[in-house]
Amino acid sequence: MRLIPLDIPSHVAKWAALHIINRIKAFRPTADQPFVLGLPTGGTPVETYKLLIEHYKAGNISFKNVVTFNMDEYVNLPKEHPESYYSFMHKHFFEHIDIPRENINLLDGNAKCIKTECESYEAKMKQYGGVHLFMGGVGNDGHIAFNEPASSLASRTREQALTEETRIANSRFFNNDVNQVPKSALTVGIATLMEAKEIMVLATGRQKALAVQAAVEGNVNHLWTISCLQLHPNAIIVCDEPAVMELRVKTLKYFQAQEKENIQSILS
Ligand SMILES: N[C@@H]1[C@@H](O)[C@H](O)[C@@H](COP(=O)(O)O)O[C@@H]1O
Repeated sequence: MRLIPLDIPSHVAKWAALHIINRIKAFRPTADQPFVLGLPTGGTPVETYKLLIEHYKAGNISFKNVVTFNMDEYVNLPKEHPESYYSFMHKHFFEHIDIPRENINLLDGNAKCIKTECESYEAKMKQYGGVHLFMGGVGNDGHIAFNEPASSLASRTREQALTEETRIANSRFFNNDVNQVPKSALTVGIATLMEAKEIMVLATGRQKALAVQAAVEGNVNHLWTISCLQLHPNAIIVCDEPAVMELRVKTLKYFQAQEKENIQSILS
């Protein structure tokens, strides 16, 4: 695992956006062989999306041959609702770039048959040969996508009940009214995520510090599903300073030394 210890959220966004751009460019995607990018919602990645849009507008990157799969979607929230992940992704990213509409994949939380919806989502990912890079965030309780505590580490795409803690955390997007937050969501599973060739998780703010500690220093444990990253051959966690506050000094110093040159070159 790599941990990129940065100072502030704008540096996290810059590092993440450049990493995505570099990966897409190195892959040289074509219509027949697109780059497959997994994407999250939430407050954390918004700045990264803004930078990706800026780079697209500046002519530095094209998303024409990129296929996306989002991590999750609320169940029974109309697609047009401003807080559906469908609306979020179009508003913050897809509307502003040159990605063909047919390359965008989002789970349908209103599907008639949830089982079929989840199975076909997984099948479509496989058809493309899997996800090249999955970007993610992390919940305060250490969930990745909507893999809440005690989700099986072998889980696949499915419906997952949301915990009270997650619904309270997400109520900030629903007029601070927890009753408006859906009770469940469709989410890719841990096993689905683990099949991506690379996973990059962004964590900013003090409220993510325990999750980062669990991910980096804890044991692999289904109560902190983010800890699955320890079993992945290419996992990166990109953090700001408050998010690494619970790490041991020795751990932090190790990653600071490891990433010093890379950070200097990216941020300069
Ligand atoms: N399902 C999403 C997660 O994918 C996201 O990582 C998490 C953190 O969101 P934020 O970035 O707003 O803290 O929120 C939700 O629960």
